[in-house]
Amino acid sequence: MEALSPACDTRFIFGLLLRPKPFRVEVKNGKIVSIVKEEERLWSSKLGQVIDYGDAVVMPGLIDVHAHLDDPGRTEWEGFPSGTKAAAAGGITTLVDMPLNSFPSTVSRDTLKLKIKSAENRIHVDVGFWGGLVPENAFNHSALEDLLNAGALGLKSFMCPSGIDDFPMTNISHIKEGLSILAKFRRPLLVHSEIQKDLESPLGLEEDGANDPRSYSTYLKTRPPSMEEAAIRELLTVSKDTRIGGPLVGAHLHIVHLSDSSSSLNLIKEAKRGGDSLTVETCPHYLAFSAEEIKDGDTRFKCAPPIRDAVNREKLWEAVMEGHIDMLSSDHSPTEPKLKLLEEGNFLKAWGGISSLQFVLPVTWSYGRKYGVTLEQLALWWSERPAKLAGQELKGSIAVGNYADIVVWEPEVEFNLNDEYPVYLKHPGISAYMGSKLYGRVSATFVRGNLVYKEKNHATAACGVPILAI
Ligand SMILES: NC(=O)N[C@H]1NC(=O)NC1=O
Ligand SMILES: [Zn+2]
Ligand SMILES: [Zn+2]
Repeated sequence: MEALSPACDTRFIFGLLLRPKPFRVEVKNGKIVSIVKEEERLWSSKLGQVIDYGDAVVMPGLIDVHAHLDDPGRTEWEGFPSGTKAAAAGGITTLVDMPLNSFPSTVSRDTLKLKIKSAENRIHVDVGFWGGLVPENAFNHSALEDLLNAGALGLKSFMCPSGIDDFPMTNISHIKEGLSILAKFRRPLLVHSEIQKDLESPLGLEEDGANDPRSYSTYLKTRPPSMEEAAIRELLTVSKDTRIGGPLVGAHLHIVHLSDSSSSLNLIKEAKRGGDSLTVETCPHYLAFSAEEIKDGDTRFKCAPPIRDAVNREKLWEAVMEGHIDMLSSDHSPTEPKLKLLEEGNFLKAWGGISSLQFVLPVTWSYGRKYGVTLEQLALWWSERPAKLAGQELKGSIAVGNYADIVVWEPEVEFNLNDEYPVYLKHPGISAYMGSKLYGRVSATFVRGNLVYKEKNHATAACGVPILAI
């Protein structure tokens, strides 16, 4: 069992020693059947093998609810095989794929079927799918119901241009209408929460001497915190209807990739206190980097909303540590290197998106250590809460009855993300993390009891399965 198997087979029975010893998690048919003290040995006579990873940490596999895998249609950007291999190498056992950046966008039953077909036998970890809420389907109840009945785990929409032609933005009326359908299905709406006030001149800047497009501060001026705040203010006018007794009870709003830790966060805190069914995520890049450090022309760091200053980052960490931010996600949004305009270094024209999928665990851990982040918090932000958002009751924790989705990693092992490091992303060179020194090496990843990754190697068979809502 300890060897990578050439085929996917969940019939194995095996045990893993847990820290602190002498606890042991026992796996049968891809699920956790018992967590016992070593001396109790419930299954021991039947166990194929008990694997001891020494001092390594055995944790629930990570669940990344926000990844753009770009498959089908833009596989030159990423794709299911490369993206899920990177995930497995990073300890992620479940991904939820965003409905845009692939082509076509996942906005109907038929386009979701294309996704599922493209994923089959090509994914190395489990993959679920968000559907898109766009103006075209927002008022078409049967189309939305078809999309949800076909298995979309929930919906995602943009309150500003998405950068993708076949994924137009929604306004608050579309969002309200979508929520009324989602309430019946008890599935969430995820929202990219930025509003561009001046759509005629979205950049709002002249490319003159004062606004050098190679300077990060120029880009920062085009997406101030007030864009997040304005979007969130509008969203909260409908999220209040999700309170107990409200007209949208059963619906849930999830704000993706919060960057502004001031006014926007305060609004969210207040709405949560009032009982809105509301959650919020932020991403490792907002916790790791600050605007001051981004060098001229280094468009690897361009994303939306933007990475803000160091004071904002401190407050974001504070909010994560105090529990005001519910979970983390990668927002892995790669492209092909030419669209990052790395040579030209034009922040206003380059593709916005951070490539990080394989590194989110070591990044969160490395940057979180100085704030006292615990392993329990990592599991909460990266597994338990995301599982709940995606409606995956049998995932997100090491518990009897759950799928044996497990990461084994060594928090104290340091490594350099240099050219020799085995990176499985399609385009490692566009990742803002290349060149960093990180703590926390992933040594093994199990998906439903299958050892899919071990010490720089992947199982040859793609053992992940598409996850559909039922
Ligand atoms: N289309 C797309 O992936 N956009 C993402 N990129 C980014 O930086 N923020 C996003 O929402
Ligand atoms: Zn977004
Ligand atoms: Zn995204």
